[in-house]
Amino acid sequence: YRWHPVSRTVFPERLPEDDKLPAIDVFICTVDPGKEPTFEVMNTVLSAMALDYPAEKLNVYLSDDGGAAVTLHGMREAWRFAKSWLPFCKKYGIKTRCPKAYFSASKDDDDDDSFASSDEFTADRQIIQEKYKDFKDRVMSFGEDSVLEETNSNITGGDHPALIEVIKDNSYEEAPKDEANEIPLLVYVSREKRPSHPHHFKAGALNVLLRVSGVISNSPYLLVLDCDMYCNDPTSARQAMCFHFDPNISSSLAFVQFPQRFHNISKHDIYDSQLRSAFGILWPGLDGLKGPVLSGTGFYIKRNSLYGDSIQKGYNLTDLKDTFGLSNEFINSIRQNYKSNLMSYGSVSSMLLQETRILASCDYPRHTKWGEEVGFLYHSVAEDFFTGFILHCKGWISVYLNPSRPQFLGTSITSLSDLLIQGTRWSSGLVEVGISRFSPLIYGTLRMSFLESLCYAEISLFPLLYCLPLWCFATIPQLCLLNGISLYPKVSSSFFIVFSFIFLSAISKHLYEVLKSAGSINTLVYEQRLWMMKSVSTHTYGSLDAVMKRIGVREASFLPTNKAADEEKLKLYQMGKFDFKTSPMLLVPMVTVIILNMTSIVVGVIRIIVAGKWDSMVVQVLLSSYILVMNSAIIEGMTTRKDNACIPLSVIVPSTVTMETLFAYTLMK
Ligand SMILES: O=c1ccn([C@@H]2O[C@H](COP(=O)(O)OP(=O)(O)O[C@H]3O[C@H](CO)[C@@H](O)[C@H](O)[C@H]3O)[C@@H](O)[C@H]2O)c(=O)[nH]1
Ligand SMILES: [Mn+2]
Repeated sequence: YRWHPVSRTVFPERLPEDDKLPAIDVFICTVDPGKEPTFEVMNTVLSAMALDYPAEKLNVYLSDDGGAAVTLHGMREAWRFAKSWLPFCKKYGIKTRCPKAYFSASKDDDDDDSFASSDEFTADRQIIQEKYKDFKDRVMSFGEDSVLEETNSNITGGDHPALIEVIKDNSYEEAPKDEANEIPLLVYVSREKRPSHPHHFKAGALNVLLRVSGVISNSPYLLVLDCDMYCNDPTSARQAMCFHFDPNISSSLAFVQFPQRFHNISKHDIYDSQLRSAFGILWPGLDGLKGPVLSGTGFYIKRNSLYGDSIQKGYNLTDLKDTFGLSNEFINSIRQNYKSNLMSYGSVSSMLLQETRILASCDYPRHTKWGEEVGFLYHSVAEDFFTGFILHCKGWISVYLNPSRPQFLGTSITSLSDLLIQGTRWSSGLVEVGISRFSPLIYGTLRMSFLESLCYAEISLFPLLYCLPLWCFATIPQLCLLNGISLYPKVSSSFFIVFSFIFLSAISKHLYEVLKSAGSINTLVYEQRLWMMKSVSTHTYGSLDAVMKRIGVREASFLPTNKAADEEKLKLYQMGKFDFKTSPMLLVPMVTVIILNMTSIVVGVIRIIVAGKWDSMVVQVLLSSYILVMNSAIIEGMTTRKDNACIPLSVIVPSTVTMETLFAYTLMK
């Protein structure tokens, strides 16, 4: 990562004329209107529809894994609002095209300088603001339990039929035809889900979108977005096309990855929600090899790269059907530039809709290669990492573009509970790859450059690589200290210098990178602390989860993170205070380690004073002190904090008992 980092700039003005630009299908996934508020999802949809790209070449698909009426209703409202919003953005060259972000920004961030003082603009802005309010009210007032004609009341998130709707006007007033052409195609897709069929979470949803969009718009490029990742800069599509048009790389370029950036990062980013190291150090580093890791959201990918090798092998129909399933319409769509004749612009025939329902049924992919060889791959819950890894193994490359204005902005996690849910899922998904037959160490080394496979191996194994040694460092020297056993060289020994050098140089490197990526000393402390906290909780549970999945005693799961703003949690996050309201299972290991370190320091120091063994025990004392200083927030959470997000007794008691048992056991030995 550190050998050859790359940063890139683009010149979108050199792109060909609009009529020569390729079409783009935008895929947005949502699953749970409870955790992913519909209004926010619709803001993401609108920001994507408003991308600065020819409207007839932009098609926006929303996958609703929850099959929720509130989402379908929201889509219809979004479409209605888009008819005013998009022309407004275009007319005044608005840069922030996510309506919520636009209307909540203070006046001076507005980008419409040249119009700002014109009366026409002020009047238009007034009108659109009212429409926005109306749109918001209509979306918000539609209860989560309300139903629509198309969705009935007894469907649940995990059990519902396929429902696909091209959002149009018929349910509302008719719009003149030419006006409709100004607006990208908007499609609602809720795939069939049945408890008896594995649905493969987000990867499954994306594959349904691939099939459904294949027969509707079949654009050669796709933009994939999480439901909270709105487009913050309308130019991202053109920026990405600069690479897809670059004759030197375009034939082997699979995707252009933008970093995940977030609109709600606090000055005290105690959870490292900004993922500083990944997007600031590792991705540019990988870009100097063959390109960054696929990161789940904010990437422009070539549709064909996801169809695997089978399309290169010629067009043997039986092969294609074995791979892609039985739909003739879909197989036809694989032939480049093919567009369904069942579709004339803006109207989709009922036959085509019927076909899309088949493509979105849970039986369709059975006995095909979906998720195994084509589309987004199911092997890991970190579908993004694994799919990107396999693409790179096949020789595809990627590029990383990190312009100063964030192209996409999401909602970052702002509570320990979400950090632990997300961290455990990521660790599990990554380790799952690391210990499988696709392990980058072997599978990768045979297919990509040695350096690149090492990078992939590190990412896929880091939870395991951290949790094992950190558990050792957090317990063994301390238990030895308690028992008066010396582990490290004496201060007077020359090996002491070696140990200190390693420790200090590791911290200095970290400090250097933090400062280089505009962080501060606080950032260093937050990250060191998080590294320790995660290693004994999420990395440990995630790695265990992966091992259990590997031996078949556990099934994959994907708990989405919470994107609904919770005032109380947000306040704590902004103050840089931990919100310890999370499952005891995740807290107990951390608290146990802290209590062990506290005890060992007290008992150890007394022992040292009594026995006068400073020289041989001081490293252990320093190690424990370091751990305690870095994690003082946990000590504070256990002792002085009295708010309702402190560490509850129900965690402290079992942790103390565990610690005592451990201690008693070593004493007996
Ligand atoms: O069964 C599911 C589960 C999730 N999602 C969607 O997947 C996206 C990501 O879920 P989120 O809860 O936001 O997870 P994060 O941990 O924040 O997501 C990161 O990590 C995931 C892999 O673990 C990647 O898929 C994401 O792109 C990446 O942003 C969201 O839009 C969800 O609606 C589905 O569509 N179906
Ligand atoms: Mn997310």
